[in-house]
Amino acid sequence: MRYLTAGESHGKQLTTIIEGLPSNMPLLTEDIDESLLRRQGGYGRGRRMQIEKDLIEIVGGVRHGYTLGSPVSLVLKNDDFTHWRNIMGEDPIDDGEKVKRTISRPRPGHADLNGAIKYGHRDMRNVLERSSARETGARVAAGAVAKKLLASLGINIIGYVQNIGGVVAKEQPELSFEERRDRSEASPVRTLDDEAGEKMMSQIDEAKANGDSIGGVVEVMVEGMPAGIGSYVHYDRKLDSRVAGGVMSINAFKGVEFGIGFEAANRNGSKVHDEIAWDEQQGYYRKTNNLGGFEGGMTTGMPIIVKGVMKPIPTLYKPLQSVDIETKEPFQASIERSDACAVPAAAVVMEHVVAWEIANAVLEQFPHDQFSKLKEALDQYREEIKEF
Ligand SMILES: Cc1cc2nc3c(=O)[nH]c(=O)nc-3n(C[C@H](O)[C@H](O)[C@H](O)COP(=O)(O)O)c2cc1C
Ligand SMILES: C=C(O[C@@H]1CC(C(=O)O)=C[C@@H](OP(=O)(O)O)[C@H]1O)C(=O)O
Repeated sequence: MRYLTAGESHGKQLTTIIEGLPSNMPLLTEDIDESLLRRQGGYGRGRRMQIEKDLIEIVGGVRHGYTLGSPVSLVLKNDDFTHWRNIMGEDPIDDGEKVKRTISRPRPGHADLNGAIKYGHRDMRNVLERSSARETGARVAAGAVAKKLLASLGINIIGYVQNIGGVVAKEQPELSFEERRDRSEASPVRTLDDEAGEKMMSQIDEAKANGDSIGGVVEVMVEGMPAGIGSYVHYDRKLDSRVAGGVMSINAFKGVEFGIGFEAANRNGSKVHDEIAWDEQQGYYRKTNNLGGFEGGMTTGMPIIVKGVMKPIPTLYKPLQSVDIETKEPFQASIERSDACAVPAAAVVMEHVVAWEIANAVLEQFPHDQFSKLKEALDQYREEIKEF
């Protein structure tokens, strides 16, 4: 299964095309809209999110609420486009106007300067329109389809916030999947720890008041994955590396950890590796889950626990120093609007990006032209590995 996204942040729309889905899988716009709505929310977002009302239109690959097996095509309109028609080149503009609107001042922390150098753009709007995290709307749409597929197979995924600006949520390993989902949904910063949540909001307010921005850490949990999904036989088939690659591709994400992650460097092996046990009811299982559900590029059957770190938003109300590419003169970057913190929104993005990689690995491993055959094959595999 693969997908492509297209579209600019202030253009008419974003488009997502998914190819390789099974036929006869139930899929409704509501399944995707719920995810899009969650991505738009979260404490700390800027004014753009008050303009957009993200709703998906399914324009191909689905009839009467079921996939056909042909590519699924999804459209997400940008409501803000009406204010940007002129700038986006939709309406004719005279030359003088065009020069005035050209962006020649790169913003530190964005793709502006490197993208302009690479593609030879003197107007950096040609870079920022596509490098904007508006594109994560299209990725969440693809991930929502993956999540729907996985949920129908008994595999569930949730993302929540572990840290904002150094305020760390208490680890609560005893919480079930449902509790994690309900708590994160109820929290304005999508954290499981209400006390830390209050402090996170104050951190965001403080950063905003200072014209600054703030980052954090997101955790995603996947439950219901059987052991042995992914592969050790070749580097590009290792599922943990594919998940890590997906997370790193999200705008502003700078690192990934599985389970105890970097903490493994500080412990002896006896305090890291997860001992193996077996019982009749669940088959093989681990007494601990320090490695976050992966060994040898394959799932262990324990929940997958993956963290991603998001840097602070680069566009700052307190200006940063840069250089105008036309005059080579220094200037101080100024802005009209930006998020002060998008970590709660990014938790939803990461959840969907991980869902995509997991769904793709499941489809790779089992016959999947038809949804019912996929389900049958996975159920049979689950039974077989208990007795292995
Ligand atoms: C959900 C989300 C919202 C974002 N909102 C903003 C924003 O409002 N302003 C901004 O400067 N960067 C924002 N970013 C981050 C930039 O898109 C990102 O830092 C930039 O494209 C450069 O990419 P890099 O940080 O991965 O190198 C956001 C990121 C995400 C995931
Ligand atoms: C539009 C979204 O996020 C945008 C991501 C973004 C950036 O630079 O990445 C900058 C802001 O856009 P604008 O410049 O239009 O205010 C955010 O609002 C979205 O998440 O849907």
